[in-house]
Amino acid sequence: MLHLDRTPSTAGNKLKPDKFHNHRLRSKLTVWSFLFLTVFLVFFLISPSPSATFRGQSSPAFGGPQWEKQIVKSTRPRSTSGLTVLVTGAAGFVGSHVSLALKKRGDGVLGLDNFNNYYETSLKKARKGLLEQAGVFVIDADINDKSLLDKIFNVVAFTHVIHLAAQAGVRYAMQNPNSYVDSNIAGFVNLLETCKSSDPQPAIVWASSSSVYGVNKKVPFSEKDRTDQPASLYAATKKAGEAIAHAYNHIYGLSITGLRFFTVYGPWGRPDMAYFFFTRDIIRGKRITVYEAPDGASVARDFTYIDDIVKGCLAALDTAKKSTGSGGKKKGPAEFRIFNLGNTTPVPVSRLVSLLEKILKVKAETKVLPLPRNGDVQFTHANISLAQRELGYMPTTDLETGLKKFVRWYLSYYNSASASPSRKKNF
Ligand SMILES: O=C(O)[C@H]1O[C@H](OP(=O)(O)OP(=O)(O)OC[C@H]2O[C@@H](n3ccc(=O)[nH]c3=O)[C@H](O)[C@@H]2O)[C@H](O)[C@@H](O)[C@H]1O
Repeated sequence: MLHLDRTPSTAGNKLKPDKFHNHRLRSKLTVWSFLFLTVFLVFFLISPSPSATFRGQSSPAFGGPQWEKQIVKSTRPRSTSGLTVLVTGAAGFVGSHVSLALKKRGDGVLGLDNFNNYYETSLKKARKGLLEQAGVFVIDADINDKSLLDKIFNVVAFTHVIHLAAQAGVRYAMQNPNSYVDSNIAGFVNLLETCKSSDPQPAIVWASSSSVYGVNKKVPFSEKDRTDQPASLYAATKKAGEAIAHAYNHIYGLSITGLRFFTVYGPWGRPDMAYFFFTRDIIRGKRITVYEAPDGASVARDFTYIDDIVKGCLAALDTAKKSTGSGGKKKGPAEFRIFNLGNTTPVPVSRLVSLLEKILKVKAETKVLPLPRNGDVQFTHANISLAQRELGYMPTTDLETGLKKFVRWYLSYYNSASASPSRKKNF
């Protein structure tokens, strides 16, 4: 544009002085207008629109009065004795089951989930559909979004938080280590920060993992056993979560209960887990890899059925004592608990495969490989006497019964047409 300031180069085309002056003025104005427009455009492009203030939200009503109304409605318990619960990871496997169970018995529930694509988001959306049918509002947002959490806690006085949002999966931690730090450590701290500052402070129940026992060889695993030898980054972030939880309990008087889940399976489960993709691959005639310990010993898991885990979660919420602090200040010591929620019957992976063959009536193509050193541990086995005593926790579903229920769901979910009325069936 600066060339406009220059005198024309063609001879005989000279401008009179006043005309020349006007021309210069116009040129300057054009330059300034251009600069102003550029600045305006840059500002407009980088500043978030009000509806996009919180990550993952596209709804224009997000954050508005209508949105708040939905939250209030979803979190209103049926009776005055009901709980008011925030469920993080509500569109996840355990989160969706827990949300539905709470809502069904009359508690007020608000769900939160970031719908990340670690596995098929269509499954998460289908779970969300079920929750909405039951009257549970699920916000599409991340636990790292502090302003969103603060806003929600300003709208609702939660009595409880059940924190189930996490980056799960033991082997994936080698591919994407930072996602474990973001969700399981940074996200957890973010949530605890909001909880500790809120008034009243909610009681918190959250998902730790059997993986914290790491390479522990003493069986069955008791809450008193060592947990300082994690075998994966996933396990290390869950162990870090337990230490962080203790610090927040100690400093701020938050009541916190950690639940160490043992390989949870069942309908609406996680497609990244072995029982789930073994089922898919056996049906498709695709070869599956079964791991074996170096000495030829079997690799085993204490597979725990989802309904048993849900009962454990609800019992943990119901028995949790109140937090003692408020608005970021501790007023006295608060409860800190950790429980194993397992099934107490480890089953070799080879047995898992033969059960699936029997239920599916299809012979599996298998390849046996040594257990890779990418986070897997050889076996897990829960001692649940503490949970039994304190929570009345008593698992009742054996692996064969639970797998039958899973396979029934799997076939109806994946065989149904995309319009999928069958996907709307209850859990
Ligand atoms: O309790 C937990 O804390 C964790 O449970 C779950 O981890 P795991 O118990 O490792 O489940 P999962 O991957 O289903 O492997 C099952 C078995 O199949 C074996 N396995 C696996 C894959 C394969 O290709 N072949 C195989 O033999 C494998 O060696 C293993 O023996 C959750 O994913 C995790 O998020 C966490 O919650």
